[in-house]
This record gives sequence, structure tokens and C-alpha cells, in this order.
Amino acid sequence: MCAATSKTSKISTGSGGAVLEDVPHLTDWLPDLPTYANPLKHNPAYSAVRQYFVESTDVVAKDVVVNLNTAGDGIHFRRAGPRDKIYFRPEEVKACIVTCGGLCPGLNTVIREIVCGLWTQYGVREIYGIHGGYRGFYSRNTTDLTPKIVNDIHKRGGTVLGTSRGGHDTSKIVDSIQDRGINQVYIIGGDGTQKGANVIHEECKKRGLKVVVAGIPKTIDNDIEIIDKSFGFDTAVEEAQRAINAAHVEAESIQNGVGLVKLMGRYSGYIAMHATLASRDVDLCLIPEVPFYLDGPGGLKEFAKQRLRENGHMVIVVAEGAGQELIAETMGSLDKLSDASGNRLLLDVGLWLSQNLKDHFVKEFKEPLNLKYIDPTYMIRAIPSNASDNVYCTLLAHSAIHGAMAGYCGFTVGPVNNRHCYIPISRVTATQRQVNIADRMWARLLSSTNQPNFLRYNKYMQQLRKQNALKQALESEQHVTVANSNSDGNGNGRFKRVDEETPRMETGDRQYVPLDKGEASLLTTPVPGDPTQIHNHTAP
Ligand SMILES: Nc1ncnc2c1ncn2[C@@H]1O[C@H](COP(=O)(O)OP(=O)(O)OP(=O)(O)O)[C@@H](O)[C@H]1O
Ligand SMILES: O=P(O)(O)OC[C@H]1O[C@](O)(CO)[C@@H](O)[C@@H]1O
Ligand SMILES: [Mg+2]
Repeated sequence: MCAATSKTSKISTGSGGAVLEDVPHLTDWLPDLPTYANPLKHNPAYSAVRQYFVESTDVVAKDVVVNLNTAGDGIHFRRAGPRDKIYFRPEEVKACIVTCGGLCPGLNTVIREIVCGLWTQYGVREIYGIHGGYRGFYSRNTTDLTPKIVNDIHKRGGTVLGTSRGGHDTSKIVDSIQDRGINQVYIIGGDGTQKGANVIHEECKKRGLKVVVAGIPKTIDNDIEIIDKSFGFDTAVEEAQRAINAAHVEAESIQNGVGLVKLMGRYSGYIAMHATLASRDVDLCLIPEVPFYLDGPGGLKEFAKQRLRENGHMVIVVAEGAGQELIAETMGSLDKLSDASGNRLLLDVGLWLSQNLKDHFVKEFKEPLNLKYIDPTYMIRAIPSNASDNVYCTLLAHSAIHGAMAGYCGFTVGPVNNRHCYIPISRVTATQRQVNIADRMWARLLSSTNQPNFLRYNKYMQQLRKQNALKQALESEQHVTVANSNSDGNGNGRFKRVDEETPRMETGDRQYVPLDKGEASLLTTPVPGDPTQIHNHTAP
């Protein structure tokens, strides 16, 4: 086997050509650490399991669909699970657990199973809860966690430890880890949290500490790369069905009924896509990955009109991150605001869409559109995890503690092709997973909803931007309306301000040329999707 390591990855190639993207190990910087026999050997529950311990050569293929001729030489990750040798004596372990980022069903289950797993499988007795996310390391007291304390917590939504965004101060966090004598750090959170975990791991390594950092990926948006799926996702999709059902019942009970449901999904539309596919009542699913537009051929309004004519009602599911560029453009360029972690704060696509559709249909049908807007975004993530997510959370927690006890660190644990693995953190944070619209899953959705593909989006946006630029120019007094010979025939004409070399006419100390035909026609066309009309500046 040949090996190569860099700051972020340890790559080696097996004799069969398989490439292992390995995770760091305590012995990378503490080569002389002693090992101990895994106490699971004598655990009555586990001793009967054949081949219970994972071999150091057990790896999991990143891709299982491969080319016959190249099969076997792809990327692999280290298989998760208990090892026969461990690097911590149970009485030496001081573990801590922290939850960061947004809520997600199953957080409490993961906390519970880390505590119970460490306690019952490895005999660990010192486990601490860090409160309020990363900042809790240096600003809050810890609490003791025991199986008794966490016994019921999986039945509750949220996280008993609390969470936060922002507040990641690496050296203060590692100082706190060092001062408290903590040597196993379990960090549960999304992509931002995992990046934070990697920095903590690197700092521990730099300081030469015997500290393992284990990341457990949490994201309701399912936007973490490499792993099959994140915990809580199925629960959220299931809960979203209730909102979609309500929207459908409301919509089909009334003339021109539209049910609009907004679901979570900042950059990735997985919840919306899966909720739509599961429901079959949805006519249109809008996700961040597929930009849409409202007006004209192939636009949303045309489609809505057609569906209402055919069915009398329709249901729209929109992911919160959909249409952000369009909204910003039609509402004028707004400042991009961020939360404490630097995540972009979103414009409310649900309200915006409701208003636009209602306004349009009043004009179009001369009767109101009966639109019911349901926003269950926080309801789908604040609930406890369902049965299958609970099992999944248990496996994640157990894989994490086995890895930590075996001295692996700087890893994110998760299933790859249904097998749990230790994945280098940097590998899962390098990119954010998004719905692949060239994939069969999106095609399945399109064939179930028969919605438009909004292929003219770029053209539409070009026109919209041009209109907005002209509108801005009008508003900033860079044009004038004057009477002259290049006018509309009534002696009136519209002009824009120009550079020195452009043919021009003089009006006082400013220089102007007439707007060309295209520009002039844009000024009299309402901005697509913008309820406010542009004023016609032509002199009466
Ligand atoms: N690049 C980074 N380096 C260090 N810490 C980070 C980084 N990005 C985010 N963090 C920290 O990680 C924590 C959680 O980040 P964030 O709020 O983005 O949520 P998340 O983990 O991505 O979860 P989600 O977005 O799914 O709710 C915050 O305390 C934040 O300060
Ligand atoms: O309002 P908060 O707590 O910042 O969370 C909102 C964000 O969190 C997420 O659920 C990710 O966890 C996104 O879908 C959403 O945009
Ligand atoms: Mg995130």
C-alpha cells in the first residue's frame, strides 16, 4: 500500500488499486500512544456477534455504480465501527457533546445515544453537555450527562443542549477543552459546524493534544456532501405532507383555489422535491436549483392559469431559497444580509409569490384568487424524529463513539451507500450538495407535476435587468424629457445622458441622446413580476 498525506487528506492506494481517503488518527502526532483491548469483547450483548470488529483494511466505496473495466480503483472511505484495539482507557475519557446551527429532528436522539453508547459499551462515566453551541465552550458551564438524564430526550424536538449560530472562537474553544481536560469532542451540526469542527481538530493537533474531534452531520436541508442522507430529513419530509395535504384540501374546496406551501431549503431543494414526490397532490415545485420566472410564455402565471382552468385548483410547494435572484431584481437590488454564522438571510419567497399571484389574477379574472399560504418551515424541523430517523441517529452516534475510542479524529461520520464510514471533514464541507436537475429524481418530479422547465429564465432576467437599469437611470435624473425634432411626432422625446463621443443634443450643461426604440418600448412595458408600474415620463 502506498500513502500520501497533505494537511487536509491522507490518501493511500491498496494493492488492488482501491484509493482510501483516510481520516486523521491520534498517532499522526502522538506516535507512541498505548492501545487497550476493546471492552466490547466481553460485553454480553456484543460478544456473540460474529466478526464484530472492523478490520483496518475494511473500506467502503464512494461509488457503487461503476464501469466494469475500472471497477475497484475508485475512492473509498474507512468503514466505521468498533476496533479490537482502542486508544483510551474508559476511566480516562472525558467526553463532551455540543449541538450547533439550526434545529433538526433527531438531535436529542443523537445526544442520548452518544451518552448511552459511551456509558454502556465502553464504561465511560464523564460526559459533559456544552450549552448553546460553540460559544458555550467558553461562556457557559457544562452539565453532566448520564443515561438517566438523557433517558427520555429523544421524544422531544429541538436539542436539550441548546444551539447557536456564530461565536466560533477557535482558540477560546480549544483553551476550554484543554482546561477542562476533555479528550473526546462530539460535535453535531451542519456544514458550518463541520467546518468549525475541523478547525478545532487542527488546533488540537497543533497543540499536540490527545483530543479526538468527531463530527456528526446534521442538516434538515440534506445539503451535506458524500453521505447518503442526513438524519431528520425523512421526518421533515413526512411532516411536510401534513401541510401539503391541508393546502390541497383548502385549494380543491374553492373556486380558483391555490394552496401554497413554503418549506425549508436554503440552497438545496431536497425537502421540497421529496415532499412533492411523496404527495402527488403538488402541481408545481420550486427549488433554489431551478430558477423560475412569472410572466410571459413558459412563466409561472401562464402555467397557473392553465392548471386552474383544467382542474379548478392547484398546489404549489416552494423551497425558501427559491427565486431569490428574481425577487431581489424585481424589488430593486436589496442589501444581502447575513446571520451570525455568515449565512445569507433570505427574502420571503412565499409572501412575494402570494402577492404577485393574487395581484395578477385580480387583473386577469376580475375576481380574487383564493390563495391559502401555509408556512410550516419551523414546524417541520422542531419535532422529534420518527422511528426510522431514530434508528439512523443511533447508528450515527455509535459509529462516532467507536471511531473516537479507536483514536480516529477530524472525521464526519455517515452512511455512504448504506455503510457507515469515517470521512475527512474537509471532504464533506468542500461543496454543498444540491439537487442535481440532470438526475433521474428531478425528472421523476417533472413527470409527476408536468410543470414548466423555465428554460427562458436567462432571457427573462436579461430583459428584467435592462428594464431595471433604465428605471434606475430615470429615477436618478440621468434622463430628461424635452421637446425636439427627434421626438415622437408630437414634439416630445425621451433622452438618456451620454459620453462625450456619442452623437448628442445639447440641453443646458448636460448632454443627451434619444433612447433607442428597444429602450423606449421597455420603459412603457410593466416590469415582469413587479406590481409597481414604471411611470411614463413622456411629456404630455
Ligand atoms: N468556516 C467556519 N469556520 C469555523 N466555524 C464556522 C465556520 N462556518 C460556520 N462556523 C460555525 O459553525 C456554527 C454553525 O454554523 P451555521 O450556523 O452555518 O449552521 P450549520 O452548522 O451549517 O447548520 P445549518 O445551516 O444546517 O443550520 C456556528 O457557530 C458558526 O460560527
Ligand atoms: O432561522 P434559523 O434558525 O437561522 O434557521 C433557518 C435555516 O436553517 C435551515 O433549516 C438549515 O438548518 C435552513 O433551511 C434555514 O434557512
Ligand atoms: Mg449550513
